[in-house]
Amino acid sequence: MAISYPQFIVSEKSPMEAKIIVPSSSSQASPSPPPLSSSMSPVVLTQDELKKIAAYKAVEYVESNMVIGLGTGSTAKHAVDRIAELLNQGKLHNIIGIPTSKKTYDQAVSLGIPLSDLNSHPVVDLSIDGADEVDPFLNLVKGRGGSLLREKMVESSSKKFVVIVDESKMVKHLGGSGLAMPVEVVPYGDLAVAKSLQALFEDSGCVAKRRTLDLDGKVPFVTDNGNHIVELFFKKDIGDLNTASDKILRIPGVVEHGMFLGLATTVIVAGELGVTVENKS
Ligand SMILES: O=C(CO)[C@H](O)[C@H](O)COP(=O)(O)O
Repeated sequence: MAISYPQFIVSEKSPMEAKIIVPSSSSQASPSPPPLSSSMSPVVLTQDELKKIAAYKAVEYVESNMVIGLGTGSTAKHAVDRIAELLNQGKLHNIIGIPTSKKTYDQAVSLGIPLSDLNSHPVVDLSIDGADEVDPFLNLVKGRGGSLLREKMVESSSKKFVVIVDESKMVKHLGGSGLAMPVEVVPYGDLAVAKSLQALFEDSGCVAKRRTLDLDGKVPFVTDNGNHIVELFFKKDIGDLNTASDKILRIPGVVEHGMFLGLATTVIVAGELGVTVENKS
C-alpha cells in the first residue's frame, strides 16, 4: 500500500558534517513518494516509514545488469521489495541478487528476483543493507537480526555498500546505544567463549550473554550457519575499534563479530526532517 511522505531535501554530506536537513515544499523528493499536500502540515512518520524512505533512496543506486547484495532486516526488506517492483515495471533489467540470509532468500524468491551466490559471483556491484548502529565515521554495528556473517561476507565483497537507517541508529561511538553488539560463535563451548569475551572488555563494563529464544535462556538462537550468537553489552566506550576487532577474532570459537569497520561507502539516514546521504571520505 502506498504511504504518504512529506517532501524531503536530500543532502550529500561527508561523514563529519551536520545532519539536520530542513524540509522544503519545493525540494526534489528522494524516494518516489506522492507529493505533500499543499497545506504542508507536519506529518509524523513512523520508524518503519523512515526505513522505507531510506530504502527507496538506496534503490536509486541500482542499475540494470548489476549484481546486488540483498541485506537482511526490516529496513533492507523495503529495498528488496522496491527492487522487485522496479523489475516488474521493466525499469530494471538483468539484476542478480545475492541474499545475505535465508529470510531474504525466501523474500526474494517469493518476489521473483533472480538469485545467485558468492561462489558464482565473488564480486558484487552494490549491496544495500540496514544497520543497528552507525558512528560518525560510518562504522557500523550489524547483526541484531543474527545474519552478520553472511552480511559481512557479501558486503565486504561489494564495490559499493549502501547502508540504510532511520535516524535512531546514529550513535557517537559503537556500542553507544547500550544495545547488543553480536558475535557469532561456534556452538561448542559457547558459554566459555562468552566468558572470554566479557573478560576481554572488563574495563568497558562488558556483560556477555548468549542470545536465546526462551525466557529461561536455555534455547540458543541458531544462525543460518548453524552457529550461536553472544551479545556484548558495554557500559563504556570500547576504545580503538580495530584493536577491539582483532582481540575478538583471536578468541578460538569466535566466527565473526558485528562491527563493520570501514565497509560502508554510503549511509542514507532518514529522519523527521529529511534524508541525509553521507559518503565515505
Ligand atoms: O544486521 C542486521 C541483520 O543481521 C540488520 O541489518 C540490522 O539488525 C538492522 O535491522 P532493521 O533494519 O530491522 O532495524
